[in-house]
Amino acid sequence: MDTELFPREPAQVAPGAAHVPGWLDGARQRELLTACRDWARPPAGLRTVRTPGGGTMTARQVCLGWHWYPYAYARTVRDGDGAPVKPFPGWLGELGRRAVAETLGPEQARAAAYDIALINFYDGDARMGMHRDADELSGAPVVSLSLGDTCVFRFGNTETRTRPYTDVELRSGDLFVFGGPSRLAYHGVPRVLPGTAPAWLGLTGRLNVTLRVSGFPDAT
Ligand SMILES: O=C(O)CCC(=O)C(=O)O
Ligand SMILES: [Fe+2]
Repeated sequence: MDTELFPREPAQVAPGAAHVPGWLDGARQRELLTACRDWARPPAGLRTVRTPGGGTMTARQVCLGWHWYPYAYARTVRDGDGAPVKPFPGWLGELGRRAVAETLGPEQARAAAYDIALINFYDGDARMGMHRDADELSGAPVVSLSLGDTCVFRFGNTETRTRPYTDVELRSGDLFVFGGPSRLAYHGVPRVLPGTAPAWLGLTGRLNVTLRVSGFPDAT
């Protein structure tokens, strides 16, 4: 697998934005994939997201903790089968906090009580337009974990959907964290590279798990 001439190194892509290649080892990737397959099952399973303009997102999605739909959160799948959103597991929150501690430092990790996961499934033609993750009240860093096919992840700036941006290849097991001055940066997935998933993982396509802190009062 690691047959590249130049090994991929951890990189700071922008202030507060870090890419760590191969952060999840093979065993952890398999575990996360197994969990994603469970979460994708109905009720409150994988669904096609419709946007208010009448379009559909090409990546299909399932949420944990809080259900995201354009452009708000709810405790039930309001734009789908109406079922209660699946719970956000504690171990996933711990994984997120560890990701932040190792990239941005322990101070940033302390406040990061993750309670939302969005799991996106991309087949070969799926992509995601440039957007900001701006429906949360908390400014805690977003943690992104990738499984399966490699994609081009475009990480931009907080002002516009356009340049300047940096294109990063996210492969199976990679971690990307964006917080601090980059928390509201535009980002997207212009391309998935079909057939690039490691054969041992047994996944056709790409999965991305993003962890977020809602900052919502518990009673909502
Ligand atoms: O698939 C990715 O890498 C990004 C997903 C994303 O930006 C999101 O779910 O908001
Ligand atoms: Fe996003």
